[in-house]
Amino acid sequence: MWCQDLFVAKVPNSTINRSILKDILVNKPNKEMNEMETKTQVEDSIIQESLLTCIDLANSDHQSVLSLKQQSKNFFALPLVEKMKVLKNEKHRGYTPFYDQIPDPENQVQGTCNQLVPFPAFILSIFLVYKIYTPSKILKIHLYVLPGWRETMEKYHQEALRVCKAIAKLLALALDMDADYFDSPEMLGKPISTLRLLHYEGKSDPSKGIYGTGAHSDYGMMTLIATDGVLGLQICKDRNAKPQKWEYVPSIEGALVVNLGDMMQCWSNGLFRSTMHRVILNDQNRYSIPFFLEPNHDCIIECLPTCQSESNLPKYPAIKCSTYLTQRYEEVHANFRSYEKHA
Ligand SMILES: O=C(O)CCC(=O)C(=O)O
Ligand SMILES: [Fe+2]
Repeated sequence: MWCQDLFVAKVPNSTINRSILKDILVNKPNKEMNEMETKTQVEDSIIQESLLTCIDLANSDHQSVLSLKQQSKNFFALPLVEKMKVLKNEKHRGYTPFYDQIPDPENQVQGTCNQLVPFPAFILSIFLVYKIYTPSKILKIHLYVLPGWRETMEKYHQEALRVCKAIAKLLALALDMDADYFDSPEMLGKPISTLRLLHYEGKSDPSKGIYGTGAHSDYGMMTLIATDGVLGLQICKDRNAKPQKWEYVPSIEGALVVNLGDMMQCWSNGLFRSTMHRVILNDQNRYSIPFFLEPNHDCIIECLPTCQSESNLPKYPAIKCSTYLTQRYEEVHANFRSYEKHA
């Protein structure tokens, strides 16, 4: 299998604080790896396998993933009136009762218009950001209605950030930069790290433009996805192919999916491509929990010095992280006031 053969980085929690290159063994747990081998293997897996990788979390981390999934289900099982108390705000944080994201407007019907969507693509989501915004309303309400909810979210959030930082070191090495390049105070000192809980219901019909989530790549540095094992996530390794070929991402117990985002494509000048993905539903409930990692608000995203030359000039304009994110959010989110009519 692609991810097991090529890049299953084992991240045992007890060793996560030790030297990163010794602790993260790329699919060769019994072999001492030197930096060069790790670099080559990461590069190969990213370039050949369209950037989609999996990591195993060891037992106690795994427990935190299990609690996360359970608490996500608990949230969505609340009566609508409770969930509406944390309705999404203008910063896109909060509960979204209807399907408002249209990441692929050319092929996807307007999710917010109920008449055009014959009920299948129904996404409920809650966004949480602990580092940048203080979503006190969101966190407080659950102190009363969902015991342990906040602790579970915060613990997983911290672990996901730690895992992302470990992967960022490997990516930096693969790009001939210092291992700490991405995990520096200027880049990830105050990262924008967002946990998003999703609940899907219904059935997709691509011929009618109905998807769980339309085709897109994520904006940031990388995304870790924990799923409940229900198939649905698909990737397209070559977005320019005609017709595009979509493959389901297998669910591996105890593993998280890693998607590289558009910022990584910019830093690497296209050497790493961001993962094109979408979600196809098959009349089963599906829960998934992406963790999006973006760097500090004021970080400038630009081609790395090691990824450009006279014959390979930067392909993407340099842009401030916050400016880029604002642009991208506006492209894909319907006006949040449109929820009011569905409330
Ligand atoms: O539900 C999933 O597995 C993926 C969701 C996703 O791609 C996203 O929220 O950006
Ligand atoms: Fe995504």
